[in-house]
Amino acid sequence: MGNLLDSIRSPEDLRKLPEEKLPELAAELRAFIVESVSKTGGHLASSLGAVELAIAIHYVFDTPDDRLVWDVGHQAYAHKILTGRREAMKGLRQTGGISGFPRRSESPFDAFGTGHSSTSISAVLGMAVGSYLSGHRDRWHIAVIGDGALTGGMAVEALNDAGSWKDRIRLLVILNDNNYSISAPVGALSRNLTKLVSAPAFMGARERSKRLLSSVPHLWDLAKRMEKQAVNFFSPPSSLFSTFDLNYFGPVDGHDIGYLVRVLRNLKELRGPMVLHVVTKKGKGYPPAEADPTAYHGVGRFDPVHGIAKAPASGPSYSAVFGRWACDTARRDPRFYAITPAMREGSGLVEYASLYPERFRDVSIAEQHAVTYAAGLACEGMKPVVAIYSTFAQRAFDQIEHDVALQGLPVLFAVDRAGIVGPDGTTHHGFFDIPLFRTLPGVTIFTPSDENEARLALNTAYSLDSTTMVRYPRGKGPGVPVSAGFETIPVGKARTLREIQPGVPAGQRVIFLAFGSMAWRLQKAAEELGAGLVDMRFAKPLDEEAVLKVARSCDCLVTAEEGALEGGAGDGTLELLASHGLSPRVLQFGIPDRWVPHGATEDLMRLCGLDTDSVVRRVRERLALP
Ligand SMILES: Cc1ncc(C[n+]2csc(CCOP(=O)(O)OP(=O)(O)O)c2C)c(N)n1
Ligand SMILES: CC(=O)[C@@H](O)[C@H](O)COP(=O)(O)O
Ligand SMILES: [Mg+2]
Repeated sequence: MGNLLDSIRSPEDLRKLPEEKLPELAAELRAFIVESVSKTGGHLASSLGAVELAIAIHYVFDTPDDRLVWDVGHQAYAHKILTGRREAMKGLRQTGGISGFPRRSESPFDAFGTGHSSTSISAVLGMAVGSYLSGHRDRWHIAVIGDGALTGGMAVEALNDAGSWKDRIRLLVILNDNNYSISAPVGALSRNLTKLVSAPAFMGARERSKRLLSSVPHLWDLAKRMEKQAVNFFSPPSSLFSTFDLNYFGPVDGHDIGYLVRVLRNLKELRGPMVLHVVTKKGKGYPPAEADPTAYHGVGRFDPVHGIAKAPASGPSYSAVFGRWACDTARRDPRFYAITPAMREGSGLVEYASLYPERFRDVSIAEQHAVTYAAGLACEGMKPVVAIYSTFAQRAFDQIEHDVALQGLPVLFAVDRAGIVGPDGTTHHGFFDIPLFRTLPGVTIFTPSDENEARLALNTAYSLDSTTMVRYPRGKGPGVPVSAGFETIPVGKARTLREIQPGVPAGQRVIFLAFGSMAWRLQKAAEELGAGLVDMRFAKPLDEEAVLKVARSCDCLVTAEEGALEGGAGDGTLELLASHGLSPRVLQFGIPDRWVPHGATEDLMRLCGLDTDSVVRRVRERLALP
């Protein structure tokens, strides 16, 4: 496969191809992406939709000197392949392989590292102003941003800033509009973009643009006419963008590569901040992905002939436990209200959303709004639950602090993906929620260990009249049966899972204080060491009585958490001991103070020293045992 693709080692090679060969190259790239992602897993549908865009941008612009930023970066596989990483795609998102997102450290063509949404316009604006100030005034700065990512507040803030730079900068925002976020898109922006590109308006615009291209000799003139045409005929987005003093062009067909190349060439002659609205199909060229873009947004390994298989029935993930609990609780309490910032599927809320559409809100990629919206609901007596990934909750720290916790509002945060997330890697690991949020007075942080503990934690958190967080990791736990009831647990109380085994000699008595998943992950280590094991259940408040008792009854107290060591629950435990004048021999396990890459979760556990062997070895070393 891939005669043309074989000849492309960099965009320099690409630029030597005659234009009429580009559709063939696009077809080869698509086939390669499907084949390659079927072996590694990854963000398939978005990348398939951006193949022509990636080719056209590198064909027309002088990358890497012209700067190109992919928003979120999950659609950039064609870009990776065209910029010398075709071979490396074998290791995409694998342990030791290349990242699933652009990385400055990975390639000079990756002008900016992404992963979290809606950053691209701010980044290219900063670059454009930097280029202007350093005298690189002809350099282009291009952000490719999806219709989903455009709903993020940062993107709108950046648009608002960009317009005032006028002709001093060369900034092109390419709106890659596939009418999808992960789920179907929501909100007024999306509705209006959809209206705009719906036939026959979009087709008419395309035909008119083509006629313009062939009949107008002067490029500037052409661009001006395109702009005028858009402004005249399609007021919704053009008025949005023109309100920000940005020139709007489009909409254009993002899979018509010849047309795309010509439009980009024309725009390249201009200056100033501008928006090109490109219409694409998520999953383009691979029928199963076109038919179900949500299912093919992020995939594991699959058979490209048959498409992704239904996962075999086994125990529920933590997200599924949350989803079940949401349905059960909403049935008995009309005040229950669930909110997701664009992560309905990943958060386990699909069934809930269909059962309780009036008490469900996908607010789009708007974590900050999600939190303050929940605060408002709580003010009116509703019981809002915000389902949010740990890494994305970081975006909304101020809203959680200022709008919810400070006012003591009863909002429950279901903090998913807390800990190692695996193949998404550095940008998506959920390591910082405990250090961030345990600083907030009055907030209760539950760290359930297994699936049933997650249910109990959710029941309990919901029963409290204060701000609560229940953090749990990606994927599945040990697979214990989950209660269907509404039992609660005592707040701030740990539970002992194992006592120190009789016969362990003095000097070797170890007790693990485990937070979250570490309570089941450390079972084996505890057995090997004859150690005691306590499931702490809460990162805040800590069970003071249990901690003090343990400190006085063992020779080495070990804390363990799937979260950052710096400022984490283990540090909290040490602070508590210090406040009582106690300084027992202590060992702490958690995520060390460095960036953890992508890879298989178990590999990353080992890398962070959280696997059984590493834990047992370090405890023995600490006790100076053979
Ligand atoms: C701050 C943040 N919130 C949520 C996400 C999860 N997320 C990744 S891609 C995506 C949808 C993006 O939609 P769009 O920009 O239209 O790109 P498409 O997937 O359609 O290509 C979401 C919600 C994220 N990466 N960052
Ligand atoms: C790109 C992005 O941010 C999401 O698609 C993310 O990869 C989803 O992660 P999960 O697979 O853990 O839901
Ligand atoms: Mg989209």
